[in-house]
Amino acid sequence: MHGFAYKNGSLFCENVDLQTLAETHGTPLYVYSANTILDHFRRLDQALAGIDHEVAYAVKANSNLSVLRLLAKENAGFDIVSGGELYRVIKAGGDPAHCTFAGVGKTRAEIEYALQQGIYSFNVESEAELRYIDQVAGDLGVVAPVAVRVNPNVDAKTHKYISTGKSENKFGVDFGFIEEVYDRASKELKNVKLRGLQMHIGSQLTSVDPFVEAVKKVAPLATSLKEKHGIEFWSIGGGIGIVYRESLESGAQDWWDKKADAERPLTIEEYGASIMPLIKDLGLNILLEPGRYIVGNAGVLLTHCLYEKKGTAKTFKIVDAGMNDLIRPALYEGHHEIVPLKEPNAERLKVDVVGPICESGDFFCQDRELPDFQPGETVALMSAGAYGFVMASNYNTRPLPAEILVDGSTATVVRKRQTLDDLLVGEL
Ligand SMILES: Cc1ncc(COP(=O)(O)O)c(C=O)c1O
Ligand SMILES: N[C@@H](CCCC[NH3+])C(=O)O
Repeated sequence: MHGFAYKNGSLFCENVDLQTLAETHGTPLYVYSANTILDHFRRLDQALAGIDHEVAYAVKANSNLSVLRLLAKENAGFDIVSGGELYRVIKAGGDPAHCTFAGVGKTRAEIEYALQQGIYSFNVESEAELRYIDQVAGDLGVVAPVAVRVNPNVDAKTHKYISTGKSENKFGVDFGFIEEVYDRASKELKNVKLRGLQMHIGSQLTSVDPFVEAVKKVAPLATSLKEKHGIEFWSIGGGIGIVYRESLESGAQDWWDKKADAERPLTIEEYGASIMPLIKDLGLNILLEPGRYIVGNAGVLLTHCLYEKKGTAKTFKIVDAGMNDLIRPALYEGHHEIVPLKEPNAERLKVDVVGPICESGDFFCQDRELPDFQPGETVALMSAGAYGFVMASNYNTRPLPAEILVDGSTATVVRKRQTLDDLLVGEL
């Protein structure tokens, strides 16, 4: 499902007119569709129906408390990567006993906090970290449930900054070393319980092949660890990619259907059908850690066009959102469709859409053919629900945007826009 579509010439999120939202709450403004989030969560959960499994939403993708609360009510698990994310999950009503804790650099304070809250598992990324968790648990007089993250050395064929499953990436323990790490832990570490195995090869994967390759490679290891050490779960990570290009048109499901097989993006049904046969008989609880798939296409960033500037080389449309609000284009040359809130005609113009930040990398598109829009109009940057607001900063001393959650005909402010005073909080 897709929550964004034109109705009578205006772009809506579910039953709410985005132009009205922009006028009421100002821009830049993040808007999320609650029912799209729920639909994505349920479809993924359904794809693994019939086996022992849990969908542990990767909080880093969008950690707004109201988004977390929606998923907590669905009994989702959560994959966290900091003490702060655990704090958010608990505040939103999530259950720590369904939380896994990822990340290569957990601190003592974070480990202690997670132990006190009783998380399901620390997903450990090095032997040194494993020994440290053992020591901290010992000091607290508790046993820490752990899984070690295996780095299977599989190419996820995604952007190099978000590829995590190759030996040259900082993540996980090399495939060749992992079994001996479990053997040593079971002999030497008295304050950890070897509960599972984890992997995550990268983000925004648009083909199922790297997932299949990694699962095939690691399944015998999972079986062996179950036999030798009694592990009970295997998290196969997140990483399911979404459609960024033509993401609005994809709202009409027929856009996907019209595409030739070769250019069709990964669907969740295809993911489930390819992975299920490889995992269903392992007798392990299978965890997934999707972030982008759940929230990516459930959010947009609305921005107002301030000025147009025609130069000898280019035409610039200058908007009020900047790379500080949505950094994906600047950081990964990430593509976000840019669509006017007023349904455009067929005419296209080649432009750069740029923000107000003092950086040449502050662009949302370069030399892209776009429907024409004028200063005074508002446009939507599509597919901004994942790694959007969470990566925003106060660079250039700009207030963070507001966030709105739409559910049917109801739009709720779920984060207020920062004020100028907010910008100074904490400074002495
Ligand atoms: C350990 C781990 N799990 C899950 C995710 C979620 O990834 P995605 O948003 O691509 O599903 C990430 C981010 O790539 C991650 O590092
Ligand atoms: N921030 C990245 C994804 C990072 C995945 C986190 N491990 C993006 O926007 O594509």
